[in-house]
Amino acid sequence: MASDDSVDKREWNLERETEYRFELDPDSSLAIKAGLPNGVVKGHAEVFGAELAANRPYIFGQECKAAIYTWEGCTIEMSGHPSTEYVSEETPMVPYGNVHYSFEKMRVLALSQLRGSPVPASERDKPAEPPRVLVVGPENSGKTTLCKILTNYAVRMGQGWSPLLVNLDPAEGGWAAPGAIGVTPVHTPLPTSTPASPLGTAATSAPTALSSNALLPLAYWYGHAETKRNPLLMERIIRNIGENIKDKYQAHPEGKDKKSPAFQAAGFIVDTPSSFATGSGSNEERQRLIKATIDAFKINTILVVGHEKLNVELQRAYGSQITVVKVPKSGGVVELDYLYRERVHKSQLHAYFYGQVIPPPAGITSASFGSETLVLSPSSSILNFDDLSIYRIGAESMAPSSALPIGAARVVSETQAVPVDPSSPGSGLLNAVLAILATPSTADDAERYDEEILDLSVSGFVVVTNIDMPNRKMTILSPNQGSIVGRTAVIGSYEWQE
Ligand SMILES: Nc1ncnc2c1ncn2[C@@H]1O[C@H](COP(=O)(O)OP(=O)(O)OP(=O)(O)O)[C@@H](O)[C@H]1O
Repeated sequence: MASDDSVDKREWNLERETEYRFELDPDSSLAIKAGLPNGVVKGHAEVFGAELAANRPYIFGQECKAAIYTWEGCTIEMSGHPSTEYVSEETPMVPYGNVHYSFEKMRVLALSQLRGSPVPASERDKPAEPPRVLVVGPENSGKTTLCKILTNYAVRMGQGWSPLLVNLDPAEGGWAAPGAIGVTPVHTPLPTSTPASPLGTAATSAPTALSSNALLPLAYWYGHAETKRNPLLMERIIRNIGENIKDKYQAHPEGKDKKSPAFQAAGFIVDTPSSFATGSGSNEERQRLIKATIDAFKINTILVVGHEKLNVELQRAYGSQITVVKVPKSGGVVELDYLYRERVHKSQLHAYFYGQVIPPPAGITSASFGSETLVLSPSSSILNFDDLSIYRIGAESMAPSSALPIGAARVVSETQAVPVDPSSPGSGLLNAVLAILATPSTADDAERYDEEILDLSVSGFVVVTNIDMPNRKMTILSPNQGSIVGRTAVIGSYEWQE
């Protein structure tokens, strides 16, 4: 990495257990280097649990809001000017670190049991379970950041842990398009550079050298930003993810595809949308979703981020079987408004097809910043209307059942797959994001069932960029050249904007 010494650089000394917080404007970027410019490293720094290698500039862009924390104190050097920056001495990192160490203890005990190694006498009566953690809290409480910190700390322990990170927030846009939820094993610390990839980057059509740190998620398409839009579908997908974790990643104790004990002992961390805590949907729906998640992932620890009432509610409901712990909210968490979230969704979709390039601040001249820069080449192809089977789950705008007039029955159920006809002027297909479903594992028609569409994971996303009614053709933007003729696609409520 080359840099020009004449450019504007600033050096900040961070005391131990403090953090430098920053917020970037839309067109600005920031490079941060931990360690002194003369190459003398002083102290270590981390961004949301991922350690910064000494003397390597890390680039942040696209309205990123983040913090560089140091346990022991360090010097950081910045190029670029955030719109907001300050150092805080009050952070919740010590309690977060304590939570991490208690999970670490659980992992070590679970591993000992899996390997049949001796366990200390004081621990013998306790169930040796890996941490299976549910993180809940209101909007902008720092749930995703906490999940990231805990995942990164686990990965950094050098024990070979690859915890499963589950993203149940459809508005998060983690790994796939916004509207998708899913799970991935995490092998290396998750970087932070833009809000377009809040939970790291999934493997793409990029050359493997560029995506060697990429994640291989199992994604499902919910299709909307808010859980209240179709809570029944959400619940079904949550249960599907829980089921598929067992098949795809977890132990088959006697089977030949048995996963390593360290993999099994790492456990999982489940990030949730704020509607699980304080949603504008009904209280009953909210509780059903929490219950579905606890069942699906066999949750044994709930972390409630900064919400007393929710903590009490969950203690009462689950405290006898599950450890419920209230953890503080960080004062650094930024209130993200609706327009900001819209911009992030747009850049996430754009990054899915075209990759992302963060222009470095003046003076940082290297062409490559590792995972921060990735250029992809999507392909555009023309398909006949009949080449794809397209469905919408439930009616287009689904009022909750509770809002229907008394005695009125739904004509289309919330989880019914309704065919979408591209030749209908009101199809809503133009500019729609479509999830291409994975091919069913069985070709045997006898094993197929009506609601199969709800249970299939996603193999990728495409966008309908043009509809040619007279010729019954549509133009499809897809991330690679692979044919999707004959596949099944599902539309949600996300639209592509250039
Ligand atoms: N200590 C911090 N310093 C600066 N920015 C932070 C800090 N912690 C979190 N943030 C930023 O605050 C924003 C909100 O945090 P986060 O996404 O973790 O909250 P959340 O509770 O998951 O949000 P949501 O309402 O979407 O569920 C993010 O942009 C994140 O990067």
